[in-house]
Amino acid sequence: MIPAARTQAVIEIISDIEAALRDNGAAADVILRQAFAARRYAGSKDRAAISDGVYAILRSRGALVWLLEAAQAVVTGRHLMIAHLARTADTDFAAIFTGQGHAPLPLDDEETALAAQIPALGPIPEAIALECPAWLEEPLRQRFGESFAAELTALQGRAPLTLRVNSLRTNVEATLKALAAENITATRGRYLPDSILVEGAPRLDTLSLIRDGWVEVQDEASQIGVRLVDARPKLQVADLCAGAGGKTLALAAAMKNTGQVHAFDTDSRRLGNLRDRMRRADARNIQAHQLPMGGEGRATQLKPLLGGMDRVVLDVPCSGSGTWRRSPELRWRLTPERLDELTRVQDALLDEGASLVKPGGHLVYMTCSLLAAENDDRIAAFLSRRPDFLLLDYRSIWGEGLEQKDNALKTLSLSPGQNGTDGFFVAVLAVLAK
Ligand SMILES: C[S@@+](CC[C@H](N)C(=O)[O-])C[C@H]1O[C@@H](n2cnc3c(N)ncnc32)[C@H](O)[C@@H]1O
Repeated sequence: MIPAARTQAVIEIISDIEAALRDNGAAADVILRQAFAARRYAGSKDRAAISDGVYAILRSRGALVWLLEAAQAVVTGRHLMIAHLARTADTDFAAIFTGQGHAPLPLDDEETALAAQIPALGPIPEAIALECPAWLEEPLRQRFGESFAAELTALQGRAPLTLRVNSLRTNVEATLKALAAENITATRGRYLPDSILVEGAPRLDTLSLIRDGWVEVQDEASQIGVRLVDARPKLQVADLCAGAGGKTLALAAAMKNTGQVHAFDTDSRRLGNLRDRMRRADARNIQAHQLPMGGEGRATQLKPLLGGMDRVVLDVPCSGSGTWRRSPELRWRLTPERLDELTRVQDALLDEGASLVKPGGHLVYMTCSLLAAENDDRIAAFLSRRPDFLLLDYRSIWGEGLEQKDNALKTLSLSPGQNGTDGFFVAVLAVLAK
């Protein structure tokens, strides 16, 4: 593809992503995969360039939308591209927008005026320049205080590629050697010496390491969350939101393939992925079951577990605001109504999970959210409903070496700016023995 044809492909994909944002449609990475499937002629360099182009626009979408609105232009894929290119001083629009060889059509008079106007607009308000949706500015300023700008900047960066070494198959030394043999530079994680940080963004899916279940791609924050579950051999563990099993597999390995992980999710497709990954990882202590969203069927399925679990893991559905580096468009999907809906589900899962914990057992709640509404507020509300539960200090499980700014907090909050991980939250609750 000629470079300008890649620009046209980016415009088309961004248009699809904009439509999905309006209609609550597919995620950007899904749309990108579909776009490549429909453009089989695009080679690997074309795909990399198109993907970079799409994410460059998504990472600055807030500022671009602000500029378009200031210029009284409609937000379309093509206008977003024009605004994006107009912010770069030396863009030669006539050389790109030729209409030849699948390049974008030439700019009309209005678009030419728009391109000329964009560099003169501004200054863009701080929060918008930091890609923070207006209604989330206050809660995020509360959360980060003086680090607001630094954290929001970190959330615009690229996320690291982190691996979890599967101790059921191998160990970290052997994995580092195998990666080096593939010319992949990697180091041990910042907090967990048995996690691995990979340099750059090499393709890993073709490596036998992945195919044979030696490693799983998993952010260090999620691995820390699993460590705080303190899942030991022979325990009975319920994982109520197992999804495709990122944490379930880590729990199974921590339990050395003994005891039982009862993994549930409402999404059968994700559970199907979990079953494939279990085979690859040689995890043999997991039972995966689909749960209905609610009702009698759900209660009946969970009944045998009532009051019998040593650990209940709630990796609840959330805004995903801690993962904005990976999915920049997620920030534009969240609405106050959606956040309310999520907190209701989170409360219901906490109450349901609590009923499964046995005396002396732990209920471990986690999110990849940065918002107090999904984190500490949920735990405070739960504790007011359930005085028979006690919030444990995460340090009592972790030990030393994972301090956070607010030392008074017993819950753990991680963030890209401070920890280099995804934004993540963990609360460990113990049921008081009767
Ligand atoms: C944050 S994701 C879980 C990720 C997974 N634990 C992992 O480590 O890969 C949340 C999951 O909750 C599931 N979910 C949503 N509502 C649910 C409910 N009411 N009961 C159980 N699972 C639910 C979703 O299908 C999704 O897979």
